[in-house]
Amino acid sequence: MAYTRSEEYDEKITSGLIETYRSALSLLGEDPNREGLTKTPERMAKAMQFLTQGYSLDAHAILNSAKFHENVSEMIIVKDIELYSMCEHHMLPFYGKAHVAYIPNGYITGLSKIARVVDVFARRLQVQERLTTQIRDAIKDTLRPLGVAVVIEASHLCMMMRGVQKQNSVTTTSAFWGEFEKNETRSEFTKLISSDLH
Ligand SMILES: Nc1nc2c(ncn2[C@@H]2O[C@H](COP(=O)(O)OP(=O)(O)OP(=O)(O)O)[C@@H](O)[C@H]2O)c(=O)[nH]1
Ligand SMILES: [Zn+2]
Repeated sequence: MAYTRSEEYDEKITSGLIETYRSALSLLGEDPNREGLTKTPERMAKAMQFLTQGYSLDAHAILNSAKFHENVSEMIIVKDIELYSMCEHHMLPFYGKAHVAYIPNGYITGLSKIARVVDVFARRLQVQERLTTQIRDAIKDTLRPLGVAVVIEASHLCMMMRGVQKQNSVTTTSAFWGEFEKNETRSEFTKLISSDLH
């Protein structure tokens, strides 16, 4: 995984961000030189690069890296994939779960690759709707399955900590393609993601 060690951060980007965050701290009335804050701009610079690393990752390459020929025609569901993203309006986190399913058409992919693809698109500035369709389209375009379904349930900190300040609202978005556009298949999927059977 990229960005797990400090030397993997791009030096030019990191130093530019450190300057920016030092200046932001001053504008917010803080003293960037006080003891607790001296390393904060650097930590923020690294945290933001980590949280936006999806721009340099390729969902198609990830899915293709573990694409296996297999004659399975039943629905495959990876549910409750936790995700953390940031809204592009406020750059505040939204977080929740993704449920992803597909019906193979000759090819399957490694289960972990489905979760990795969720992160590829979550670790960017997003709206939940686009995140949902990007995951669907990446699976559709690489595995060429008979159908793909993605449901995301998330809470948005920009609606909780500020703004409308609603603590309990959860936003659900969905993106269906192929077989999942049929009511029967979609109902089977929604039934399975709601079940407590593991
Ligand atoms: N559709 C969509 N909207 C989002 C998402 N994340 C945040 N938003 C919304 O983006 C909107 C931005 O609206 P603006 O009126 O420009 O921003 P604002 O004045 O900060 O709005 P308030 O949050 O209502 O105070 C807000 O309604 C947010 O709730 C998302 O993933 N999808
Ligand atoms: Zn927001």
